[in-house]
Formats: sequence, structure tokens, C-alpha cells
Amino acid sequence: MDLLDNINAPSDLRRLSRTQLKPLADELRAFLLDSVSKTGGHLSSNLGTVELTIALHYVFNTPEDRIVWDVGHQTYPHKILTGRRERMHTLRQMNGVSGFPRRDESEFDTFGTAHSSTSISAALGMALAAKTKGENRHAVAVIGDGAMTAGMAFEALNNAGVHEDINLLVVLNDNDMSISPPVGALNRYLARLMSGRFYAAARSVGKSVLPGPMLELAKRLEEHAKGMVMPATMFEEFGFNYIGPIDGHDLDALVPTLQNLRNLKGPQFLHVVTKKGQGYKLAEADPVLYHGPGKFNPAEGIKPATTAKKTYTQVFGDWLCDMAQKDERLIGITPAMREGSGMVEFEQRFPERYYDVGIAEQHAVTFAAGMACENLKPVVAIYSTFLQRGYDQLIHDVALQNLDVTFALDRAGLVGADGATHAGNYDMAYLRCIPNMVIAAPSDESECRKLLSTAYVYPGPAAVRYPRGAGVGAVVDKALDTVPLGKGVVRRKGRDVAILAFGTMVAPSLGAAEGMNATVADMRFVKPLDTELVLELAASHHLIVTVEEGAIMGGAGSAVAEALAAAGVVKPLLQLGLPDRFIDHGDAPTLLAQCGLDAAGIAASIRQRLGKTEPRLVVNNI
Ligand SMILES: Cc1ncc(C[n+]2csc(CCOP(=O)(O)OP(=O)(O)O)c2C)c(N)n1
Ligand SMILES: CC(=O)[C@@H](O)[C@H](O)COP(=O)(O)O
Ligand SMILES: [Mg+2]
Repeated sequence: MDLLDNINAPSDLRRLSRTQLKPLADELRAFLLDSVSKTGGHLSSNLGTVELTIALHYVFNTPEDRIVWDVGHQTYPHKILTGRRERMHTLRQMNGVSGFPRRDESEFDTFGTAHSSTSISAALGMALAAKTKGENRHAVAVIGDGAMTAGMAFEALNNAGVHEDINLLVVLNDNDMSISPPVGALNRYLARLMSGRFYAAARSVGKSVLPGPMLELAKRLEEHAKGMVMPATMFEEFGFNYIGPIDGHDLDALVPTLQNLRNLKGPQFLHVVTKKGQGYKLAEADPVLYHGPGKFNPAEGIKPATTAKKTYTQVFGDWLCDMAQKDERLIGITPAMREGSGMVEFEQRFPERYYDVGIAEQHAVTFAAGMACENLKPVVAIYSTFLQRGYDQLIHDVALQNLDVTFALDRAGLVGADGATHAGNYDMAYLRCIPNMVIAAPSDESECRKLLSTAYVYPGPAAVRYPRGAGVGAVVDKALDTVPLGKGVVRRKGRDVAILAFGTMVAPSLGAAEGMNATVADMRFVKPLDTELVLELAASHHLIVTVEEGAIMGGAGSAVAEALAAAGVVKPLLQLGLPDRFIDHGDAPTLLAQCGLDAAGIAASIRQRLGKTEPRLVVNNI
């Protein structure tokens, strides 16, 4: 690694000769594969951006020139070349390197990303800021073909295309993959652009942008295509100077093309073609499997997981197929998260009722609303954090019309390695205030199946929130039974202290109760709240405790507090939940313990509260 070891900043990279860039790419790719195989993380996307990353930092004067990476899961080469090589062994671990760009991690991380399709908007903001301030710097957005399917990307293109004198470059990293194979008309369009390989380049020959060999090829194509009408590409119709597609692994194409583009004013659009998993045969063959692997031996490849316990995602996937078997009105919808949401089998068994709408959460929600208007029963499988993208659609298009849409919210609560951007901490707070909404929080895998059925049967908007990974290992039957809507269950009878636990917090609350003989209720529903149970327990206990794996601000505990207040009941109330701050990446159980949300932490908070005498409303651990 004698080249890579001497690169601690892009300035070191820019001192290399052009001929040293290819061996550097080989070293970088080898380091990347070795490192990620030891830490886990996003692999196939990163293998695909090695040359592009080198070329961008080689041509642009980073960090003065800004590079904004869309999603940012493909920025490990960027991090390695910008002074974090020696910390990559801490990737996505507590206090370690983040898996996404973060402004507070490096000056080279010009914009925090992780939720997709924000890069063009941010880069345009930076480009117009530079113009406003009279600064001659460039802004570059690097966006994947998957991220390009989100509406926000087109909002930005539309806005950018009219600014003819800005220094903005959009690089489309087209590897013909999202996490799953890509979907939609844009993918077909890009394929047409690629099939007409270099036609676009031929069109641009007048701009003398292309390096020699490709210029020659383009001229030959131009000769061949004589007389053909060369339609403008969609990107040119948006006001961009479109160049490409070019080979995103060929540094002899990338570097001179970027150098030429850097000298052009106005919105530029470079279409590069890469391979997801490039340079590691197993990832090239299966970029889906190698999108976000855990630790593995590169010589052997990823071994199938042997965990005995079902994950909540698997519980959902099984339930979806079973309910679809029973009810032909069921439609399964995912915004580009087929594998992550557990819908692979559903697509195989019910292809005509399966829709992957691309990275388009806003569209997914309203698309479901349209189906519900026609008396189908759509189930939107969506990570809690990504539903944030479709929030107005949820209120305006679904809840306001009281339409029968079921939301399966995976990754609710802390997610661990992906950190604050992906944490599903806010759904109880952001859903609870919406009229007509039902919100269920299962305490284990069996409860999850029952609450999914209950939400599905409910003739209006209903959400079931469940965490990433496996639960307590509860046996899950094959029934499609429901439970009484809005009713909780007392799991343990005690006295003095009543712990009202929501979802994943039932298990640690039972553990905490052991040492203090407390009552534990599995509340099951955040909305409608089992107010009768709340008041009954408040009447018979001295301290009411609420516990939730969600933001304490406005969450389930607030629902209990509001119920007590509305009934005029004044009782000491202790609310435990995720504190009012962003919680970074790390090991989820450790992070929960740090928030006082494991059995020991819950018990300690209760003991501390019991140790005081004055009855006052306490919202602590913030
Ligand atoms: C708003 C949002 N929805 C979903 C995701 C999950 N996600 C992460 S990467 C990805 C696919 C991105 O595809 P592409 O942009 O082509 O990048 P590639 O992985 O191919 O390099 C998705 C759907 C996300 N990060 N943000
Ligand atoms: C980059 C991105 O947003 C996804 O790849 C996400 O990291 C998937 O999360 P899970 O690993 O929880 O499915
Ligand atoms: Mg892609």
C-alpha cells in the first residue's frame, strides 16, 4: 500500500502523476474490501466508486470545491482519502467513523447525508451561495441512479436548470442498481442512453469535453449516426449540459472529462456508468447481498445467517404472505426496500400485488391512498425513518380521508450502526397527533403478528412499529388473529409502582419489575391509548412509570400524561424514553442502556424517583 499509505489528504493525491492513479485505485479497493469485511458496512456501492472518488478529489480542489455525496453510503473511499484511513476499523461503531458523511466528522464531508436524493439541492445551495458571495468554487453532487428516482432530485434539477452562470456539476453514478434491481421508467431511460452508448458524447463533441480516444469514437459514431435525429436528453431539457455516458472505472476518461467540465460555466451533468461491487467477483455477481453485509471472510464470501430467532422483518414478511393468501385485496408496497422490509417472498408469490415504487416515499403513501379509494387494502412497508419523507402525504392524503392503509414501520427505535439519520425514534410522536391514526407497538414477535392483523383489519390508517433485528424469541403461530383495538394487557401484577411499557420496552420493564414487585402493563397501542387501564392502575398504585423506545418529547408517555391530566388525576409520573438529543451510531443494546432503557436502567430510574418524596410530574433522563 505504498501509494495509499502516503495519502492523508487530497492534496497528497493531487501530487501524484496520472499514471499513479490506477495503482492507487487498486490499493484503495483492496484496503476497502479488507476493512469492510472486518467491520461490516456498505460494500458493493463503495467498490463501485473507487475510481470516481479518486478522480473527483484529483480534479477538484477539495474541500474548497464542495462534493456532496447522495445517500453517502458510498463514501468510504472518500473517507479513506480524506484522512480517515487509519480510523476505518472503527466504522459505524460507538465513537467511531460514521457510515455516512458528517460535517462534524471532517471538513471534506461538506453535507450530512444518508436519506437519499438530497445532494443536488444541497449542491445547488452551495453553488448559488458561492455566486452570491463572489467565491469561485465548484459544487459537485454525486447521485446514484436509485437516488435519482426520488422526486426531490427532480425538484432540484428543475430549479438548477435555469441558473446559467453557476459552478454546479451533477455526476450521475449509474450502476443500474438500487439496493434491489432498479425500477421505473427512469431506469429504462438510462438504459436507452447507455445502449446508445456515446451518442450523447457525440452530441457534445462540439464542446470538446471528451478526451482524445473517446472523441475519436464519438466522431465515428457521429458519422454512423449521420442523419439520425439526436433528441436532447432529459437532462438537457432540464437546462444541463449533458455529457456521457462514460466509463466510471476508467480514470483516463474520468480525469480529463472532469477537468474539461470544471472549466465550463452553468449546470453540467456527467453520466458515468459503474458496476456495483466492481473488483470483487462475489459482490459483482450479487450486489444486493453485498450492499450492506456484516463481517465476512472475503476469501469465502458471506455465509447464510444461522440465527435461530426470527427477526421482526421476517415475522412481517411471513404475515404479509399469509394475509395476502387469505385476502386478495392486499397490496404490498415498498419504496425501494424489498430486502430490508422482508418482501422478497411476497414478490415471488404475489408479483401482481407487489409494487416497488423506487426511492419515492411520498409517492408510495399517496399511491397507497389511491388504491384504498378503490377498496383495495394496501400495506406500505417502510422504515420508520423513511416514513418521515411521506409525512404530509400520510396526513393529507391518507388520515384526513380516513383511508384504509396499513403501515408496517420497520426499524422503529434505535437502529445501531446506521446511527441518528436512520433511527426510528420519532414515529410515536409524529403519528400520535394525527386524527384517525391507530398506532400499535408490539412487545415481541408473536404480538407483532397479532397487531399487524389488527391494524390490517382496522378500516382506516394504522401503523405497527417494530425494531430492527430479532426480538425475545417468542414463538409465532400461523394464525391471523387480532386483539381488541386500543386495549393493553397486564403482564405482571405487583403493587406501589405501575410500569406502562410500550413495544420493545415490555421485556426490560419486566426485568426491572422483578426487583421491586411492580406491576407491568404491555400497552400494545399508543393510539387509541387504553385510558381505562391507565386510570385503573393510577388509582391503585403510588407511582406511574411509562417506558418507550421512542423520543420522550411527545411520545407515548405524553399520551399517558395527557390521559391522567384529562381525568384530573394527579399522581407521580415518571416518563422514560429516548432523550431529546440525536443518538449516534453504535451497538443498539449499549445505546439503549446508555439511555437508561435496559432493565437495570429502568429499575435505577424508578428507585431514584421513589427515593424522593415530593409528588411532581417528572420527565427525566433528557
Ligand atoms: C429517503 C431514503 N429512502 C431509502 C433509503 C435506503 N437506501 C439506501 S441506499 C439505497 C439505494 C440507492 O441506490 P443508488 O442511489 O443507485 O446508489 P448505489 O447503492 O447503487 O450506489 C436505498 C433505497 C435511503 N437511504 N433514503
Ligand atoms: C444506506 C441505507 O439507507 C440503507 O442501506 C440502510 O443502511 C439499510 O439499513 P438496514 O441495514 O437496517 O436494512
Ligand atoms: Mg445505483
